[in-house]
Amino acid sequence: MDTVLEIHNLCKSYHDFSLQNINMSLEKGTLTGFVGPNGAGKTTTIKSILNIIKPDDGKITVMGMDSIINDLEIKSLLGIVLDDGHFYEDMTLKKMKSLIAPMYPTWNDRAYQTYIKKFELPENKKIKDLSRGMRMKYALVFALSHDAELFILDEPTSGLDPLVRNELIEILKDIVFEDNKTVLMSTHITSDLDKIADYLFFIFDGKIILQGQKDEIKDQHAIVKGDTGALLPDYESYFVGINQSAYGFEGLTDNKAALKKVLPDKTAYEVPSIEDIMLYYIRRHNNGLKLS
Ligand SMILES: Nc1ncnc2c1ncn2[C@@H]1O[C@H](COP(=O)(O)OP(=O)(O)OP(=O)(O)O)[C@@H](O)[C@H]1O
Repeated sequence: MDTVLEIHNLCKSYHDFSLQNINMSLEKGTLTGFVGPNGAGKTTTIKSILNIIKPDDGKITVMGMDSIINDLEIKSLLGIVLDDGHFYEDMTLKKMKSLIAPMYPTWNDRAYQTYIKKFELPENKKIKDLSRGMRMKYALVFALSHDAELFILDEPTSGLDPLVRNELIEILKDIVFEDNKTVLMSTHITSDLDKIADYLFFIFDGKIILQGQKDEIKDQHAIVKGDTGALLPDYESYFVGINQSAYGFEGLTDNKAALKKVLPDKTAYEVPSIEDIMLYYIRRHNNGLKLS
């Protein structure tokens, strides 16, 4: 498989935050979800990939090219959506397009017109008069209109209503599964990733705390529910976290197969959502305790 993006030991510190040794590798034709709570370091990682901020250490390559040395060549291969999309506020959408399109050798005006219509964007409005959702859609139209190889989307679904969010998810599915493009997408809305992600990276407090194929992660983990009496003290090592009450326990295991051998048959195992997994891992990193 071709590696499209490779991040090796990326580090970046601000006075009260450090991104620590981030490693990531994206294969062509896959969609990777970059998940983490507010302030975890998603945007800092993405801005480092895009050479918008200068890392303290580490190396980033896009299709084998160095992200700093080959900045311009790389930019034409990227479809980018950032939370704080940079547009000229006083320009109409039409004018902005006439300025940006010539910068891309592979600009596809038919794709642009198709998405402008699909997202019902008013081309004669000024950028400053767009709603948040409209701005996001406008940024997406650009990302989708120049035959990019790698799409880097920072919170692309935030501010979009459920209908448009679904539309976007379908578009992303098409570009990955039909056009064999690669997508890295950060999001808080993990239910979107439940539907489409191939790989997941969980970031918390500047560190990757869990990574892998989504299906494998979901297969290894389970929400387990049962009688507290069945929990022997050394079973704690099978859990990422456990909540106990008078009615029984509920926990997340990262070793479902092993736990099934030791807990009674009547114990219930449910497939966790990405959000369940994220919350349990964050809780563990926050308080260090498995039992609560
Ligand atoms: N230019 C900067 N100067 C100082 N601190 C910064 C700067 N940019 C980001 N930070 C800090 O780095 C940390 C990580 O921020 P980042 O934007 O990468 O998080 P995030 O995971 O994208 O969060 P969110 O989901 O809220 O967008 C935060 O504590 C933030 O305050």
